Amino acid sequence: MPDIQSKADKSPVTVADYGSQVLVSLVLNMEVTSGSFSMVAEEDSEDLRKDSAEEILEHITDLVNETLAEDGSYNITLSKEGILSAIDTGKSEGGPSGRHWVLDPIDGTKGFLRGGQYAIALALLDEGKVVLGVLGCPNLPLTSISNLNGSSSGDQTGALFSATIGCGAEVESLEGSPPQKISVCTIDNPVNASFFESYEGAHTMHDLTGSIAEKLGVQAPPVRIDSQAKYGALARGDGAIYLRFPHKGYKEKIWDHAAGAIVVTEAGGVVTDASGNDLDFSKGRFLDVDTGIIATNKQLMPSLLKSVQEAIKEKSQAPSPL
Ligand SMILES: Nc1ncnc2c1ncn2[C@@H]1O[C@H](COP(=O)(O)OS(=O)(=O)O)[C@@H](OP(=O)(O)O)[C@H]1O
Ligand SMILES: [Mg+2]
Ligand SMILES: [Mg+2]
Ligand SMILES: [Mg+2]
Repeated sequence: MPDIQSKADKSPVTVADYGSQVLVSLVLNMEVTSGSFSMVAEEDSEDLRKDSAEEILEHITDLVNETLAEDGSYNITLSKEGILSAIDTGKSEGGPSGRHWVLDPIDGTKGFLRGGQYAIALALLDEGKVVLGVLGCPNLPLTSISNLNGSSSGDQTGALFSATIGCGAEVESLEGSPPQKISVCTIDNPVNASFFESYEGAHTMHDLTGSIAEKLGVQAPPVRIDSQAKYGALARGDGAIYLRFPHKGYKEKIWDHAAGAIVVTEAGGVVTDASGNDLDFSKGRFLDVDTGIIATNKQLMPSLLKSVQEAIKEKSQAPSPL
């Protein structure tokens, strides 16, 4: 079954990524009736329109229609062409004016395939600013990441984070438990801090983040998990710092950060690039960041920025390996 495919950039895409993009865009399109509808989403239909993709397209169509029928809220059935055009509602370029939904239908596809962390990440941009964010994390413990490997903890699995600009951030279960307000930790001494980073070494420079942590005096080993679940876990104080330093030449996409960033800032945290600049979501599908992305609480940010800049300078001065 060709349920997993490889995209032009060699990253994986699955029937679940496409199916999620169809369902979220379909429902948003039906529910958001005021104004014109614009969505910036990760996936597009190009590969699915090839003859070789007939089987996977059929499978996505069946899965989406089964899901719609099981849920029962909408009395619709999609054809294959309907599936392709629903995926392509995510083709907007975004930008500084108007409203744009931003969707990563499965963030952390590699984590999803490994049975690790992944997130369905949705945000709303209004005049270039993120005003709303939702992060669904089906494999994340509801209360704390410290319960990740403990089936005896009694913690439920699945957490839904949400944030609205100026109104704070919340978490609830995927079944809809009463939302609880969340806030970032209050740690002000890096010795007591732990940090999150990508699971995949190909997605972030683990050597650089190790040297940043050492300069800061962080004692705990890195907590490596996939996807924007890192932002959710940081926002409720499971850890104090998130470091993300992609390898040279990688361009960050807005759907990998928009929802997570507002969940963290509304929980009282700060998200910037390695120079301390706020992330600018108004530039289209990509983020124009200097070197990397860091997130922490307000107390730790000044010393974190200092360590980041020192570590980057040292790395740039080190002789390159032969
Ligand atoms: N080379 C490279 N460098 C940096 N980032 C990359 C790279 N390739 C992919 N991506 C993007 O990383 C997204 C998931 O990364 P995460 O750090 O959240 O998770 S992971 O632990 O690395 O899997 C992942 O999101 P999804 O494609 O939605 O899974 C990608 O957008
Ligand atoms: Mg992807
Ligand atoms: Mg992603
Ligand atoms: Mg994705």
